[in-house]
Amino acid sequence: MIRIEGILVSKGQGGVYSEKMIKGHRVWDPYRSKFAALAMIRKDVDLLPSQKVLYLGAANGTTVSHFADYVECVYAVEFAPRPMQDLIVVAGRRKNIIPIMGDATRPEEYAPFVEEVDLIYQDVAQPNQAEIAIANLPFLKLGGEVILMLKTRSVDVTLVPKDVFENTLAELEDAGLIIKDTCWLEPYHHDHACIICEKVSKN
Ligand SMILES: C[S@@+](CC[C@H](N)C(=O)[O-])C[C@H]1O[C@@H](n2cnc3c(N)ncnc32)[C@H](O)[C@@H]1O
Repeated sequence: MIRIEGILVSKGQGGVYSEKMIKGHRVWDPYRSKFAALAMIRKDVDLLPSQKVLYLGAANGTTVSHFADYVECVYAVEFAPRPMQDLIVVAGRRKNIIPIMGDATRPEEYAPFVEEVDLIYQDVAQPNQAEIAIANLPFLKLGGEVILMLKTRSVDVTLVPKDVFENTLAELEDAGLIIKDTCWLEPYHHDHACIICEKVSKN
């Protein structure tokens, strides 16, 4: 990742949203983007020019646009019509964002438009976040990673966040994923955990 004086940035053309610029680079704000928060907490996290990414929960494309500054291509799935309109505008200004209006719980609907990817990045505030990640695993190459941004309050507001986190880890492991790293996104995003896991088998 590129940092200027400790600030996370990306290289593309600015003016996508109200992002600040530093020395010609786009500031990637950890308080607005969970991936940026992760990159501030885990300095070894990286995005590579060779990577293809399936991004679930693209919203209006702010984080997607930063991903696109780093990677080869982003398949950006969003199901809400209003943010989708913004996402289409963002994608129109980049050559490597494929906006897909689709429901991440129904990957079969967008399967014809998505190739095998190196990384699945998921940021959907839904009760069944682990289930959604698992349903999208057929797109992930062997050895590829899932980065799940878990909003614990969306899974079950009556449970303590740590229990939701543990239950989610168990669900992912039951699906055959290997947990490689986890962290909480404090102080940037409250009650959000990041789970990074690897696909090690085809099933
Ligand atoms: C927390 S926001 C994502 C923010 C975005 N990742 C960013 O960093 O800019 C969650 C998004 O997921 C979308 N979403 C929720 N459930 C979804 C589903 N089943 N399929 C596709 N998108 C979904 C919502 O409409 C919302 O835009």
